[in-house]
Amino acid sequence: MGERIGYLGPAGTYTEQAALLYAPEAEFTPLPTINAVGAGVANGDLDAGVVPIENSLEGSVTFTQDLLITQTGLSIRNEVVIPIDHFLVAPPGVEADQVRVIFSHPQALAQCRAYLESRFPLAQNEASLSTAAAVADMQGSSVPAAAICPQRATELYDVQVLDRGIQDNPINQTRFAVLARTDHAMTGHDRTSICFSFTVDRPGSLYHCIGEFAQRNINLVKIEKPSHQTGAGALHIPDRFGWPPPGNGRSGGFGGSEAKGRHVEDPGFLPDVGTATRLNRRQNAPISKTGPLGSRSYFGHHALRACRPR
Ligand SMILES: O=C(O)C(=O)Cc1ccccc1
Repeated sequence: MGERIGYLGPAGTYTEQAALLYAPEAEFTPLPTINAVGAGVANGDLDAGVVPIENSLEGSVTFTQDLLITQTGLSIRNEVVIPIDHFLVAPPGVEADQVRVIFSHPQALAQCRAYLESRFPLAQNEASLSTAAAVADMQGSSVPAAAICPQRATELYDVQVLDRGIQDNPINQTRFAVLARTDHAMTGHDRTSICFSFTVDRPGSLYHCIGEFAQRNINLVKIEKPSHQTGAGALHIPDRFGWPPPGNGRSGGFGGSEAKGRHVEDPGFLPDVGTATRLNRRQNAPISKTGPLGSRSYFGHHALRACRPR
Protein backbone atom coordinates (compact mmCIF):
# COMPACT_ATOMS: atom_id res chain seq x y z
CA MET A 1 0.00 0.00 0.00
CA GLY A 2 1.33 3.47 -0.91
CA GLU A 3 1.63 6.40 1.41
CA ARG A 4 -1.73 7.71 2.66
CA ILE A 5 -1.88 11.34 1.56
CA GLY A 6 -4.71 13.73 2.36
CA TYR A 7 -5.32 16.93 0.42
CA LEU A 8 -7.71 19.86 0.24
CA GLY A 9 -10.42 18.36 -1.94
CA PRO A 10 -12.72 17.31 -3.40
CA ALA A 11 -11.06 15.76 -6.45
CA GLY A 12 -10.11 18.36 -9.04
CA THR A 13 -8.48 21.01 -6.83
CA TYR A 14 -5.11 22.58 -7.45
CA THR A 15 -4.02 20.90 -4.23
CA GLU A 16 -4.85 17.52 -5.72
CA GLN A 17 -2.64 18.40 -8.71
CA ALA A 18 0.18 19.25 -6.32
CA ALA A 19 -0.36 16.01 -4.37
CA LEU A 20 -0.30 13.95 -7.58
CA LEU A 21 2.91 15.66 -8.63
CA TYR A 22 4.47 14.98 -5.24
CA ALA A 23 3.57 11.28 -4.97
CA PRO A 24 1.79 9.86 -8.04
CA GLU A 25 1.57 6.36 -6.51
CA ALA A 26 0.07 7.38 -3.17
CA GLU A 27 -3.33 6.47 -1.77
CA PHE A 28 -5.22 9.78 -1.75
CA THR A 29 -7.93 11.06 0.58
CA PRO A 30 -9.72 14.31 -0.32
CA LEU A 31 -10.72 16.34 2.75
CA PRO A 32 -13.05 19.35 2.87
CA THR A 33 -10.81 21.79 4.77
CA ILE A 34 -7.16 22.63 5.37
CA ASN A 35 -7.74 22.02 9.09
CA ALA A 36 -9.04 18.52 8.41
CA VAL A 37 -5.87 17.74 6.45
CA GLY A 38 -3.69 18.97 9.33
CA ALA A 39 -5.71 17.06 11.92
CA GLY A 40 -5.57 13.86 9.84
CA VAL A 41 -1.78 14.05 9.66
CA ALA A 42 -1.40 14.92 13.34
CA ASN A 43 -3.63 12.06 14.54
CA GLY A 44 -1.99 9.45 12.30
CA ASP A 45 -4.92 8.78 9.93
CA LEU A 46 -2.69 10.14 7.15
CA ASP A 47 1.02 9.77 6.47
CA ALA A 48 1.13 13.19 4.86
CA GLY A 49 -1.15 16.03 3.83
CA VAL A 50 -0.93 18.61 1.09
CA VAL A 51 -2.22 22.16 1.63
CA PRO A 52 -1.70 25.47 -0.20
CA ILE A 53 0.61 27.77 1.75
CA GLU A 54 1.46 30.76 -0.42
CA ASN A 55 0.45 32.30 -3.73
CA SER A 56 2.66 34.54 -5.84
CA LEU A 57 -0.14 37.09 -6.29
CA GLU A 58 -2.16 36.90 -3.09
CA GLY A 59 0.50 35.97 -0.53
CA SER A 60 0.04 33.59 2.39
CA VAL A 61 -2.97 31.32 2.72
CA THR A 62 -4.34 32.40 6.09
CA PHE A 63 -6.11 29.07 6.78
CA THR A 64 -2.77 27.31 6.51
CA GLN A 65 -1.00 29.94 8.62
CA ASP A 66 -3.61 29.39 11.33
CA LEU A 67 -3.13 25.63 11.11
CA LEU A 68 0.64 25.94 11.43
CA ILE A 69 0.27 28.20 14.46
CA THR A 70 -2.34 26.16 16.32
CA GLN A 71 -1.89 22.49 15.38
CA THR A 72 0.98 20.75 17.15
CA GLY A 73 2.94 17.75 15.89
CA LEU A 74 3.28 18.79 12.26
CA SER A 75 6.39 19.20 10.13
CA ILE A 76 6.65 20.57 6.63
CA ARG A 77 8.43 17.73 4.88
CA ASN A 78 8.48 19.10 1.39
CA GLU A 79 6.94 21.61 -0.92
CA VAL A 80 5.45 21.63 -4.39
CA VAL A 81 5.05 24.69 -6.62
CA ILE A 82 2.62 24.65 -9.54
CA PRO A 83 1.40 27.29 -11.99
CA ILE A 84 -2.22 28.35 -11.51
CA ASP A 85 -4.45 28.75 -14.57
CA HIS A 86 -8.07 29.52 -13.76
CA PHE A 87 -11.06 28.35 -15.83
CA LEU A 88 -14.55 29.88 -15.67
CA VAL A 89 -17.22 27.20 -15.92
CA ALA A 90 -21.02 27.00 -15.79
CA PRO A 91 -23.56 24.16 -15.82
CA PRO A 92 -24.33 23.03 -19.37
CA GLY A 93 -26.89 25.41 -20.89
CA VAL A 94 -26.12 28.42 -18.65
CA GLU A 95 -24.79 31.33 -20.74
CA ALA A 96 -22.30 33.91 -19.46
CA ASP A 97 -24.83 36.76 -19.57
CA GLN A 98 -27.20 34.80 -17.30
CA VAL A 99 -24.65 34.30 -14.51
CA ARG A 100 -25.66 36.01 -11.26
CA VAL A 101 -23.28 34.37 -8.78
CA ILE A 102 -19.70 33.15 -9.14
CA PHE A 103 -18.30 30.62 -6.68
CA SER A 104 -14.67 29.86 -5.89
CA HIS A 105 -11.99 29.57 -3.24
CA PRO A 106 -11.27 33.08 -1.86
CA GLN A 107 -7.74 33.03 -3.33
CA ALA A 108 -9.09 32.23 -6.79
CA LEU A 109 -11.73 34.99 -6.57
CA ALA A 110 -9.01 37.43 -5.50
CA GLN A 111 -6.70 36.37 -8.33
CA CYS A 112 -9.45 37.10 -10.87
CA ARG A 113 -10.80 40.29 -9.23
CA ALA A 114 -10.24 42.67 -12.18
CA TYR A 115 -11.57 40.13 -14.69
CA LEU A 116 -14.73 39.56 -12.66
CA GLU A 117 -15.32 43.27 -12.13
CA SER A 118 -15.03 44.05 -15.83
CA ARG A 119 -16.85 40.99 -17.26
CA PHE A 120 -19.37 40.20 -14.50
CA PRO A 121 -19.95 43.51 -12.67
CA LEU A 122 -23.40 42.45 -11.48
CA ALA A 123 -22.54 38.93 -10.36
CA GLN A 124 -22.09 38.22 -6.67
CA ASN A 125 -18.85 36.51 -5.61
CA GLU A 126 -19.31 33.61 -3.19
CA ALA A 127 -16.50 31.91 -1.27
CA SER A 128 -16.27 28.11 -1.43
CA LEU A 129 -14.00 25.79 0.55
CA SER A 130 -12.00 25.00 -2.60
CA THR A 131 -12.21 25.51 -6.34
CA ALA A 132 -13.61 22.00 -6.87
CA ALA A 133 -16.11 22.54 -4.03
CA ALA A 134 -17.08 25.69 -5.96
CA VAL A 135 -18.17 23.52 -8.89
CA ALA A 136 -20.51 21.59 -6.55
CA ASP A 137 -21.77 24.88 -5.04
CA MET A 138 -22.42 26.14 -8.56
CA GLN A 139 -24.32 22.97 -9.48
CA GLY A 140 -26.48 23.32 -6.37
CA SER A 141 -27.17 27.02 -6.86
CA SER A 142 -30.78 28.13 -7.20
CA VAL A 143 -29.75 31.09 -9.39
CA PRO A 144 -27.67 30.87 -12.59
CA ALA A 145 -24.10 30.43 -11.39
CA ALA A 146 -20.54 29.97 -12.55
CA ALA A 147 -17.38 28.74 -10.82
CA ILE A 148 -13.65 29.39 -11.09
CA CYS A 149 -11.75 26.11 -11.07
CA PRO A 150 -8.69 24.29 -12.46
CA GLN A 151 -8.67 22.56 -15.83
CA ARG A 152 -8.66 19.23 -14.00
CA ALA A 153 -12.08 20.01 -12.50
CA THR A 154 -13.45 20.74 -15.98
CA GLU A 155 -12.44 17.20 -16.97
CA LEU A 156 -13.93 15.53 -13.89
CA TYR A 157 -17.28 17.30 -13.66
CA ASP A 158 -20.18 17.97 -16.01
CA VAL A 159 -19.51 21.62 -16.83
CA GLN A 160 -19.10 23.82 -19.85
CA VAL A 161 -16.06 26.07 -20.09
CA LEU A 162 -17.00 29.76 -20.49
CA ASP A 163 -13.45 31.14 -20.39
CA ARG A 164 -9.91 30.17 -19.45
CA GLY A 165 -6.74 31.88 -18.23
CA ILE A 166 -8.89 34.44 -16.40
CA GLN A 167 -6.36 35.33 -13.65
CA ASP A 168 -5.45 39.02 -13.64
CA ASN A 169 -1.72 38.27 -13.78
CA PRO A 170 -0.43 35.45 -16.00
CA ILE A 171 2.49 34.80 -13.63
CA ASN A 172 0.50 33.01 -10.97
CA GLN A 173 2.04 30.20 -8.93
CA THR A 174 1.04 28.54 -5.68
CA ARG A 175 3.35 26.82 -3.23
CA PHE A 176 1.92 23.80 -1.44
CA ALA A 177 3.29 22.36 1.80
CA VAL A 178 3.54 18.62 2.35
CA LEU A 179 2.76 18.17 6.04
CA ALA A 180 3.95 15.13 7.96
CA ARG A 181 4.64 14.10 11.54
CA THR A 182 8.36 13.82 10.87
CA ASP A 183 10.77 16.14 9.15
CA HIS A 184 12.83 15.53 6.09
CA ALA A 185 16.48 14.82 6.82
CA MET A 186 18.73 17.85 6.72
CA THR A 187 20.53 18.44 3.43
CA GLY A 188 22.67 21.45 4.26
CA HIS A 189 20.84 23.37 1.58
CA ASP A 190 17.81 24.35 3.52
CA ARG A 191 15.35 27.04 4.37
CA THR A 192 13.98 27.55 7.84
CA SER A 193 10.80 29.10 9.18
CA ILE A 194 9.90 30.19 12.65
CA CYS A 195 6.72 31.60 14.09
CA PHE A 196 6.74 33.43 17.38
CA SER A 197 4.70 35.87 19.41
CA PHE A 198 5.28 38.55 21.99
CA THR A 199 3.28 38.50 25.16
CA VAL A 200 4.71 41.89 26.06
CA ASP A 201 4.46 44.29 23.17
CA ARG A 202 6.89 47.17 23.48
CA PRO A 203 8.93 49.40 21.17
CA GLY A 204 11.89 47.58 19.63
CA SER A 205 10.69 44.02 20.33
CA LEU A 206 10.79 43.02 16.70
CA TYR A 207 13.93 45.05 16.02
CA HIS A 208 15.87 43.15 18.69
CA CYS A 209 14.69 39.76 17.46
CA ILE A 210 15.64 40.49 13.88
CA GLY A 211 18.98 41.83 15.06
CA GLU A 212 19.86 38.35 16.36
CA PHE A 213 19.65 37.01 12.83
CA ALA A 214 21.63 39.88 11.35
CA GLN A 215 24.42 39.39 13.91
CA ARG A 216 24.75 35.76 12.84
CA ASN A 217 24.73 36.54 9.13
CA ILE A 218 21.46 34.66 8.60
CA ASN A 219 19.59 36.00 5.61
CA LEU A 220 15.89 36.65 6.24
CA VAL A 221 13.89 35.84 3.14
CA LYS A 222 10.55 37.05 4.40
CA ILE A 223 8.91 38.43 7.50
CA GLU A 224 5.20 38.55 7.88
CA LYS A 225 2.55 39.44 10.41
CA PRO A 226 -0.75 37.65 9.86
CA SER A 227 -3.77 39.93 9.80
CA HIS A 228 -5.39 37.92 12.57
CA GLN A 229 -4.42 37.74 16.23
CA THR A 230 -4.35 34.42 18.02
CA GLY A 231 -4.27 34.96 21.76
CA ALA A 232 -4.88 38.00 23.88
CA GLY A 233 -2.42 40.73 23.10
CA ALA A 234 -0.15 38.36 21.24
CA LEU A 235 1.59 39.29 18.05
CA HIS A 236 2.36 36.36 15.77
CA ILE A 237 5.09 36.83 13.24
CA PRO A 238 5.83 33.93 10.92
CA ASP A 239 9.33 34.50 9.80
CA ARG A 240 11.14 32.67 7.05
CA PHE A 241 14.85 32.97 6.58
CA GLY A 242 17.67 31.44 4.63
CA TRP A 243 19.84 28.99 6.52
CA PRO A 244 23.61 28.81 6.00
CA PRO A 245 24.80 25.29 5.11
CA PRO A 246 26.23 23.49 8.16
CA GLY A 247 29.91 24.04 8.73
CA ASN A 248 30.38 26.71 6.12
CA GLY A 249 31.71 29.08 8.74
CA ARG A 250 29.09 31.74 8.08
CA SER A 251 26.54 30.72 10.61
CA GLY A 252 27.98 32.49 13.61
CA GLY A 253 27.21 29.58 15.90
CA PHE A 254 23.79 28.65 14.58
CA GLY A 255 24.65 26.38 11.67
CA GLY A 256 23.85 22.69 11.30
CA SER A 257 22.68 20.67 14.25
CA GLU A 258 23.54 23.42 16.65
CA ALA A 259 21.12 25.57 14.79
CA LYS A 260 18.46 22.94 15.22
CA GLY A 261 19.18 22.52 18.90
CA ARG A 262 19.60 26.05 20.06
CA HIS A 263 17.89 28.05 17.50
CA VAL A 264 14.63 26.31 16.86
CA GLU A 265 13.96 23.54 19.31
CA ASP A 266 15.20 25.71 22.14
CA PRO A 267 15.21 29.21 20.78
CA GLY A 268 17.40 30.49 23.57
CA PHE A 269 19.14 32.94 21.30
CA LEU A 270 16.09 35.09 21.65
CA PRO A 271 16.04 36.90 24.95
CA ASP A 272 13.76 35.40 27.57
CA VAL A 273 12.04 33.17 25.12
CA GLY A 274 9.56 30.58 26.23
CA THR A 275 8.48 27.88 23.84
CA ALA A 276 4.76 27.64 23.37
CA THR A 277 3.09 25.17 21.08
CA ARG A 278 5.97 23.43 19.39
CA LEU A 279 5.62 23.08 15.65
CA ASN A 280 8.78 21.98 13.99
CA ARG A 281 8.76 21.78 10.27
CA ARG A 282 11.29 21.39 7.55
CA GLN A 283 10.95 20.97 3.90
CA ASN A 284 13.48 19.71 1.50
CA ALA A 285 14.01 19.17 -2.19
CA PRO A 286 10.84 20.93 -3.26
CA ILE A 287 9.26 19.80 -6.48
CA SER A 288 8.11 22.31 -9.02
CA LYS A 289 7.39 22.44 -12.71
CA THR A 290 10.51 24.53 -13.08
CA GLY A 291 12.75 22.15 -11.11
CA PRO A 292 13.81 21.80 -7.49
CA LEU A 293 14.08 24.98 -5.52
CA GLY A 294 16.73 23.37 -3.35
CA SER A 295 15.45 24.68 -0.08
CA ARG A 296 13.99 23.46 3.14
CA SER A 297 11.96 25.10 5.82
CA TYR A 298 11.89 24.48 9.49
CA PHE A 299 9.03 26.06 11.34
CA GLY A 300 8.74 26.51 15.06
CA HIS A 301 6.05 28.21 17.03
CA HIS A 302 7.55 30.02 19.94
CA ALA A 303 6.23 32.49 22.43
CA LEU A 304 8.56 35.35 23.03
CA ARG A 305 7.73 36.33 26.57
CA ALA A 306 9.90 39.40 26.79
CA CYS A 307 12.49 41.15 24.77
CA ARG A 308 15.72 42.23 26.41
CA PRO A 309 16.14 46.00 26.21
CA ARG A 310 19.53 47.06 24.80
O1 LIG B 1 -9.18 25.40 -4.13
C1 LIG B 1 -8.22 24.79 -4.63
O2 LIG B 1 -8.27 24.21 -5.72
C2 LIG B 1 -6.95 24.79 -3.92
O3 LIG B 1 -6.19 23.88 -4.05
C3 LIG B 1 -6.61 26.03 -3.16
C4 LIG B 1 -6.16 27.06 -4.13
C5 LIG B 1 -7.05 28.00 -4.57
C6 LIG B 1 -6.63 28.95 -5.49
C7 LIG B 1 -5.35 28.92 -6.00
C8 LIG B 1 -4.48 27.96 -5.55
C9 LIG B 1 -4.87 27.02 -4.61
